[in-house]
Amino acid sequence: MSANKTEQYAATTLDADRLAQSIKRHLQQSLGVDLEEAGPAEYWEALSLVVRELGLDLIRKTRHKERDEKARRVYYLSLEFLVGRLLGNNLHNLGIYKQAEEAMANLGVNLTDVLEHETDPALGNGGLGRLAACFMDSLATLDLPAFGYGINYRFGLFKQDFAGGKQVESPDGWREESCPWGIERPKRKQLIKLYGRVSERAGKAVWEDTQEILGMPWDVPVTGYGTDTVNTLRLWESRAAEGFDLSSFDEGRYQESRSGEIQAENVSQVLYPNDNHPAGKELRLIQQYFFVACSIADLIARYKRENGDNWDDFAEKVAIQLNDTHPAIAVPELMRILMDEEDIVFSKALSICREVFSYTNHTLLPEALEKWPQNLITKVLPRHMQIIHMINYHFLHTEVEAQWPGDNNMKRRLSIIEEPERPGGQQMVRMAYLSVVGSHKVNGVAALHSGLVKTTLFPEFNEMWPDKLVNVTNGVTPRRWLDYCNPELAKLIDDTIGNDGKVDWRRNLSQLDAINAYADDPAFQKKFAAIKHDNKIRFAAVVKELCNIDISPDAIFDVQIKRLHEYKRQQLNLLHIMALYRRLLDNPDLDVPQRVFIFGAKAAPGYKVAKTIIHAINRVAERVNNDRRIKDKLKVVFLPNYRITLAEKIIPAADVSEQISTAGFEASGTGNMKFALNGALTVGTLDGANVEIAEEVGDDNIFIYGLTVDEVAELRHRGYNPKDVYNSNAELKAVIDWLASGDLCPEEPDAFRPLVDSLLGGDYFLTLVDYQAYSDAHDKIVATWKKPELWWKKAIINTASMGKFSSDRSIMDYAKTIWNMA
Ligand SMILES: [N-]=[N+]=N[C@]1([C@H](N)O)O[C@H](CO)[C@@H](O)[C@H](O)[C@H]1O
Repeated sequence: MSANKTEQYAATTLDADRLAQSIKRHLQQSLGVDLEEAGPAEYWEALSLVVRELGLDLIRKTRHKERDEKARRVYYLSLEFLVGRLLGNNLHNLGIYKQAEEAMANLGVNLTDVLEHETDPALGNGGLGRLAACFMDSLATLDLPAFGYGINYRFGLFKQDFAGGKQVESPDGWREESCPWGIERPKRKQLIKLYGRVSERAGKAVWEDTQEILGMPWDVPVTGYGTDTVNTLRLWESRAAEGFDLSSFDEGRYQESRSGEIQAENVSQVLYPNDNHPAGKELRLIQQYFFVACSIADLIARYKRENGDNWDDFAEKVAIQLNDTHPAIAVPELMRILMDEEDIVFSKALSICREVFSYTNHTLLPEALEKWPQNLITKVLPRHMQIIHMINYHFLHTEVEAQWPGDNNMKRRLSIIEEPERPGGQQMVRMAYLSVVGSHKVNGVAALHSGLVKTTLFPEFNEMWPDKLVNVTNGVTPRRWLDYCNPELAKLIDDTIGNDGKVDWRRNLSQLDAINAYADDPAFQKKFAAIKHDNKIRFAAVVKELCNIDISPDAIFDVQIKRLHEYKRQQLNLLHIMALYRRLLDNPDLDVPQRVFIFGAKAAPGYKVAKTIIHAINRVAERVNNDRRIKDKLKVVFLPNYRITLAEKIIPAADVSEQISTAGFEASGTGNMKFALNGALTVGTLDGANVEIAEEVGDDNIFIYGLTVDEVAELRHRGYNPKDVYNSNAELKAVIDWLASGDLCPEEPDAFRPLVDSLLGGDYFLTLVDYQAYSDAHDKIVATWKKPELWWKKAIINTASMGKFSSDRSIMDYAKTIWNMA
């Protein structure tokens, strides 16, 4: 259904007048609002309903086409989809943004104000969740038949505010008021079972005495760019299977009458706020099983509707991607259905699973790899625990035995069931191992990371199945992360390389390469710089509004926006800022350009050191921003409640992109790609996708510093005492002593002790040993900034070289190497 933009269904059926009519119709008939009393909120909802209508029309067309073609589909199972605001993006993708702008103007309303009214559906923590959203955009844009399956959390990722510089969390009731995007699909509701016990009857396992929960699907249209394909994001909401318990209500046991409902509703109530860190809670396991069971039942029902009851073609028609181990329970769930409900023997069932499933690993952090106590799985999912044992037995005594005959140590090491270290300890189920054993492909998310997955995380699996572990480097959608968030730059690119369908960089990002020819062109540099400056002026207004801090658009905007985690090393950025401030106090006339350091980061509520780092950054900001002696040469801004919508405002305004993680810890990063695409220069380590970004832009156009992965391993091997660095670097010692002194927080002198102790007590993330190289890299940045023609040449080359990092390329790699769909 790919069509060049002019022919798109929406654009051909909805001009500005008809759009205005539809908006008015929804205001009056769907929202019951008079035009006179309608405000931005109502106009947002009305226009969203118009676009949803369109989306649902196109979903039907898309599905009918797929059904008629008996299409093979990919199902993307993810506990997180960080979709961001939807209205603007959908108007863009459907090719009716201009028409909507005009329609709103005819109704006396400014579209930009209306779009500002949408709350972010914060249904994710960070990179993993946003990647899923970028992938859904690319799947539709590439006309690939696909469903996304997730949870319709009532409360998304917590809202962040600062009190006394400390993070304060509050619930994010993103759909409390209204949620025009999702449409409830009762016809497709699912009933899933929990707890109970397994008995055997006639040689068959029977899972009985279970509790039941109802899964209500909400469908969100996923538009593609420049095409009429609209895929579905199906988000499950939990409800009580048994309705309201009238009898106990009549007997006045009001609370009890709703207990079943409250319990069931809890399942999809809230997103667990941990990034790179599992929440070992029973409710989290139930969340994982709930959405998996609903999704597997739903896709099997679709398969049967379209292909009848034979399982022979199932693996032909269905590919299921596990976004990390969060949906890994899908492997025993499909095995259960195949064996217990479809009477398929174990070996056949396992081979069907392996053909269908593939798993993406997003982190090497040992503490992030999910392990569930065997007892807990046995309690919540008794039949699944039996099946996990069956899979493990087959794997160890057939496949591992074949590879390493008689090697019980190897069986112990590779067992999906981890034996307790000490007697009386718990047996744990390694969800990563279950995912690898149950899948035909396993991929990492950047070349360096995928290499480390093979050599450090799953070396034996790699030896057993040399073709199973592959790489698919992450990507980002250029629609939201350039075309939509940086329209001036998008226009400059159109004016420079064209946008006539033959040239269509929004759908073929490698065409940006043509911009390289203008890297040294003074006129183009001037336009490119002017756009960056405009974006900085716009963003400075946001900073003023949100933080009441005045920042100059002529300063270097140096940005670090990502979750707060010690391996991402916001603490290194902070130590350097404290040193810069002291240099300026020593010499206010230091010949350095104005610099604004901008942070955005949420810390998991239970992550103490991370919260300490946030507090420290805010205290330093307060001190620096109010110190007249340094003549505004330095400003520090910590934006509260960092989320997708803020990223869309910050990234086009950034000059420097901080990607400074300890080498070997950031699996990929995706913010790094967005910044470079928008003409920011990266300061970073050779970690994750930074390595591939450096390959694409060239070593002259990026500021790489610090230990490499091998040097980190070598240092650990040799032994590292952070005090040696502390005692040998006066500037660094001074700022750490300052942190420890309590001067920045007199009412709580030991407030930063946890941070100081982690730095001097072990410094596991090597912040001190990389400090000097990082500081030197920043000196190079300043030197480059002082030569604008050099700076803009590098910036333009960065934008021009980001073709590889389109999520379209990532999805085509998945389709070719994993899903057999291209
Ligand atoms: N979980 N997890 N992993 C991450 C991110 N934190 O969400 O996945 C992202 C998406 O693959 C990666 O870019 C990032 O490096 C990695 O840490």
